[in-house]
Order: sequence, then C-alpha cells, then structure tokens
Amino acid sequence: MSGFVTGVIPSRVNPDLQEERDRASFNVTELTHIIDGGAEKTTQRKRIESILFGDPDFRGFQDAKAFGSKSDFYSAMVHKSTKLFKLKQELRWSEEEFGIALRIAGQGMALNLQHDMFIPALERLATKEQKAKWLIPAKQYKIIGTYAQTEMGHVGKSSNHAVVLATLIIKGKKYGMHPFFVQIRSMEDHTPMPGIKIGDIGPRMGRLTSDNGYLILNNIRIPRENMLMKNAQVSPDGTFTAKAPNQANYATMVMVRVDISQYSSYLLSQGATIGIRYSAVRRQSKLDPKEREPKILEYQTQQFKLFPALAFAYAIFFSSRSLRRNYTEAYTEIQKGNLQKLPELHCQSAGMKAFCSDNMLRELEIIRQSCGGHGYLNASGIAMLVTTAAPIVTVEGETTVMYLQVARTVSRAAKLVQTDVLSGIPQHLAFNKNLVNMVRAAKAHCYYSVVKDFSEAVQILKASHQTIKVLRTLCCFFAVHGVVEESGDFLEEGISNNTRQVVAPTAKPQNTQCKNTKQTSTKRRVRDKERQRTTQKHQTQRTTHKPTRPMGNRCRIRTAICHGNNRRPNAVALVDAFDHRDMALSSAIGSYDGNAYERLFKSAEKDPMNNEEVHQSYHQYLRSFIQEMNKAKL
Ligand SMILES: Cc1cc2nc3c(=O)[nH]c(=O)nc-3n(C[C@H](O)[C@H](O)[C@H](O)COP(=O)(O)OP(=O)(O)OC[C@H]3O[C@@H](n4cnc5c(N)ncnc54)[C@H](O)[C@@H]3O)c2cc1C
Repeated sequence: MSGFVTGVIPSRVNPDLQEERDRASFNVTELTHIIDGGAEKTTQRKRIESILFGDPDFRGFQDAKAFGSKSDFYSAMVHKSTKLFKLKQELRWSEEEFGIALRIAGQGMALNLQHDMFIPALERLATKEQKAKWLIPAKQYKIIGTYAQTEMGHVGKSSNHAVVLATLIIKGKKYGMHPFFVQIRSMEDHTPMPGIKIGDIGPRMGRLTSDNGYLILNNIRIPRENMLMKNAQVSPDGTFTAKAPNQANYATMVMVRVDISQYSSYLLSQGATIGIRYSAVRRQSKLDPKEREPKILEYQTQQFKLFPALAFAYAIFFSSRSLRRNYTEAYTEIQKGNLQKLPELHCQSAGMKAFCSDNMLRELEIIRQSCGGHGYLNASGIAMLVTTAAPIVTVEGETTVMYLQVARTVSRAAKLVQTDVLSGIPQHLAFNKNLVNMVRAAKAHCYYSVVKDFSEAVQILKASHQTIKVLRTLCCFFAVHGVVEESGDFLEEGISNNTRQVVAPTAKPQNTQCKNTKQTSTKRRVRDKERQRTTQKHQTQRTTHKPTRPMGNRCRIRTAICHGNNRRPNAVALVDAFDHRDMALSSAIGSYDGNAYERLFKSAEKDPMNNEEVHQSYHQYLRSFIQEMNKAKL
C-alpha cells in the first residue's frame, strides 16, 4: 500500500532508482574512497557522521530548518554550534576531524566565524605574545569572535570580540588597512561596550540560521598593543615598520577563499544528488504513446540540465583540492617568512573562489528548476541549497571583483588595455572600457585551469580501469561543455570556424572528444601569435561570413555529449559516490531510497499549519465573510 495512504515510508529502495544503480559500470565505493582521500578517511567521516546524526539535537534541526521563525533558527543554530564546540573538546577532535564535522553538521552555523575567520585571523596576523593572550582563549571558546572588514555582514548577536580591519593613520599619514583586536561586548552580561553599536542586519534571503550583523564603532580608543602586529608594527613613538607587504594582512581571506572553493563543490554535489535521484524516480508525460510514462531522466533536456551540474561538481572538487594543496605548500613557506608565492596564491584563490561559487550557484538553480514544482519546497532540500549558496558569491570577495583581480594577470586582457592606452585613452578609462572583456578572459582562464586540474588528477589516479574511464569521460564532457558554452568566443577568435568540428563524438565518443579538446587547447596556445596575422582575415570573414547557425550546432553538440558518451547509466552511481547521508541532504526527493512522494507527504504533514483540520483564521475571518457573502442580495 502506498505511503501516501499509510503514512509509512516503504523500507525498500524505489525500483526505478535501483534499476539505475544496477546499470553502473564502476565500483561506487572505490570512487567514494577517492573523494574522501582514502578508505581510512571514509571510515573517519562515517564515524563522525554517526556521532552527529546519532544525536537528537542534530537530527531535530532538520525539522527546524523547514518550519520556524528567524529567531527559532538562530537559537537552534547557537545551540547546535555550542554543542559541536563541546564535542570537539570532549572527543579531542583534530582540526581535520572538526572540519569534517562542521561541513556535515549543516550550513549556516550561527558561530561559524569563530573557526572560519576569527581564529585563523589571530593565527595569521597576531604576534607570539598576542597569540598567548587571545588565540588560546579563542580556541577554548572563552571568547567568541568575528571578523569585521566590510561595513555590514559580520556576527551581530553572538560575538564579544572582533578582529576589525581599519585604516591605520599615524600623525595624519595613512598606512593602509591593518587588523585590530577589539572587545565589542561585555564579558559579564553580553551588552555592547560603550561606543559600540551592534545588531542583526535584518531579514535576508536564506541564511536564516547565521548571525549576520552590523557594527558601528563611535569614538572607540583601541590601545596600540591591540593592533595585530605580526606583519607590521607601530612603536610607542609612532614609528611604523612593515615586515611584510600589506597583502599579507589579507592572508585570512585567501584561506577562506580556498575553503569556499571546496565548499562549493560540496554544496553542488548535494544538489546534483538530489536532482539526479529525483529525476530517476519521477515519471512524467509520454515519449512512446504505447509505453508507460518515462523517467524524466530519459529526456534529453533533463540531461542537459543535470549532467553539466554533475560534471561541475566533480571538476570543482578535483580543482579545489589541488588549490588546497598549493595553499598548504605556500602557507608553510609564508610561515617561514618566504612571501614569494603570496601574490600568485592571492590571484589563484580569487579566481577559484569566483569560478566555483558562481558556477555552483548557477547550476544549483538549474537543478532546482529541473525538480519542477517540488524544487520550490523547502522539503526538497534543493531550495535551501540555493539560498545557502546565494550569498557565497558575494562574501569574501564579490565574483566580478575577484575575476578582475585574475584578469590583471591574463595576458590577452592586458593587451587590450595596453592597446587603448597606446591609442591615447587615459589608463583608468581604458581599464573601464575593457572590464567586460577582462572578466570574460578571466572566466575562460579559470575554466581552462579547472579542466587542467581535473584531467591531471584523473591521469595520476590509482584506481580501477572502470573508475578511471568514468572520470575521464566526465572530464572530457566538462571540457567540451566549456567549449560549447563559449562557442561564440571560439568562432570569434578563429579557433574554430565551425562548431561542428567538435560534433565528432557522435561517431567516436570519448577518444575523439579528448583529441578535439587537446587540439583546441593547443590552438589556444598559439592563438596570440596567430591573432595578429589573422585579424585582417577575420574582419573580412565577419563581414562576408554566412551564418553558421551556432545555436543549432550548440544543441547538436550538447546532444552528442549527453548521448554519445552514454553517461546516463552512471549518473546515479556518480552522485551516490559522494555518499551524502539522508540526514545531511535533508531532502524528501533526493533520499537514498528514492521514496520521494511518501517523504514529501510526511514532511508536509509536519507543518504546524496542519496541526488542526480547520485553521483559526476560518473562525476569525473566513466563516463570517462567507456567511455575509451568502446573505448578500446581489
Ligand atoms: C551573508 C554575508 C556574510 C558576510 N560576512 C562578512 C563578515 O563576516 N565580515 C565582513 O567583513 N564582511 C562580511 N560580509 C560583507 C561582504 O564581504 C561584502 O558584501 C562583499 O565583499 C561585497 O562587497 P560590497 O557589499 O561592498 O559590494 P560592492 O563592492 O558594492 O559590489 C556591488 C556591485 O558593484 C560592483 N563592483 C564593485 N567594485 C567594482 C570594481 N572595482 N569594478 C567593477 N565592478 C565593481 C560589483 O561587481 C557588484 O556588482 C558579508 C556579506 C554577506 C552577504
């Protein structure tokens, strides 16, 4: 009997989903181990998951997420955060274990900034003596802190201390932004310190659980010793000495950008799991009038929506893991006083932060729409992912601004600015005139880097032939997807004069695709040299060119990708490999057993609106209104 009627969720896996799993051509557990970083890391993660989801306080939050006021959410999250901090101490979790717990325990934890920014800022910016004074109490949760760089958006209700980034002025001379350690609330009763105005930033889109606040410092005197002086010092007589370039003061932001890149792949992998599992159990409309309604995953258009998202999730995963390695290496050097790699790291992390979060948000919204009406429900899990992801493109460096930082080192964009400057346009105007091209160049550069990282990761992977084959196919798909999406640029640049050149996969699915991608990137390398020579020719082509119907070709290529590579059989297995527990996904339509409708119904029943058959508003307003209308003689 259906769970709709009995209110019971079947214990069996939905046969439609099982059918997809049975088709997989590779070992899912092997890929899970690769994602976790080894079999022992999978065991470690599962142990932490069991601790967290075995605790009713963490389980109960799944419902609070769906029903409740902003204040309820915040309270639930403060409770959850403090509980997690205590667990860290009681179970003596390492930083790595705690990082896993933070990722799994949920998005938007109220006190996340303590570990995301406050402690890292003290670690990176404080002197040895300052660390003894503030870092140790922060790690013991004796003080709760935030990181306040922009005017609004940091922790408002929870924190009692802040690392404030402010302009240092000595005797009227400005020395740039520097970090200061400031007490913002009383340690006795949590009231704001004199001269401090602090509060919640107000209703916002999603993120109901996090504590975003405003902070105003009015005539606050911060003692000289409270400037975090690892990178620059001010002596009692006002002498300023810099030990490192000012960029070093943004080391915390670089670290957070690396975190965001990795977190983006995590959120997108959750979204892809929900979208693909749901599409395997949802049947709708007719393809063949004689057959039953197909799974929506059968539709090419549905594959168009979901497979790029899946490829992005894997691509960003491998690339951000490589960025993490680079960061760890560079940070070790930085700690030894060698700051040589800092500018490169700054640029890399800015580009990856923008690329990963930007694409994650776009793909999540596509997945949400691919779930039809249920994608609109909180119970789907996907709607919550979109609102969680939305501010990530803005925090720690807004996407465009980040891309522009990358563009400053992209040679083609620099040439465009240079050409304008040489023609007599003032530099700032030349810069502004080329901003759109610069962002496009930065995006292309980032896409290329992610493809490169992904393919290098697959090349050195020690795994079975089947698993490597699946990942290689996914990597090729991701590369070709980028070419297709930007086919206009490829045509314009003369890299391809007809996008049909990359349609070849239909004939020879995987190898030909890789070859074409390789050819394309080789052509890209020689593009700059050729560009000047061919400019004249292109101009002639553009004016005399017969339209090549790029949109038609674009569709054909995407069809070829989805079909030719025959990736469909592995779609469910590829998302299963992320191994998201149902508790972590918090999705009625994306659960492992695929019993979407029963879970949706059960979730709707939990809505407090359904506690009574007849809502109080009927007695208050509706009944009298209906009666009045019935009496009225019209
Ligand atoms: C949820 C959330 C949490 C946050 N947490 C913190 C926190 O803990 N600590 C903290 O200090 N801050 C925090 N912030 C603030 C956040 O860091 C900033 O909002 C972010 O850096 C963007 O800056 P902005 O709001 O000033 O946007 P703006 O810089 O004003 O951007 C607005 C628009 O102008 C464009 N623009 C700006 N500059 C340029 C340029 N040079 N060239 C071209 N276009 C440009 C942008 O592309 C964008 O389209 C948080 C914000 C949010 C939403």
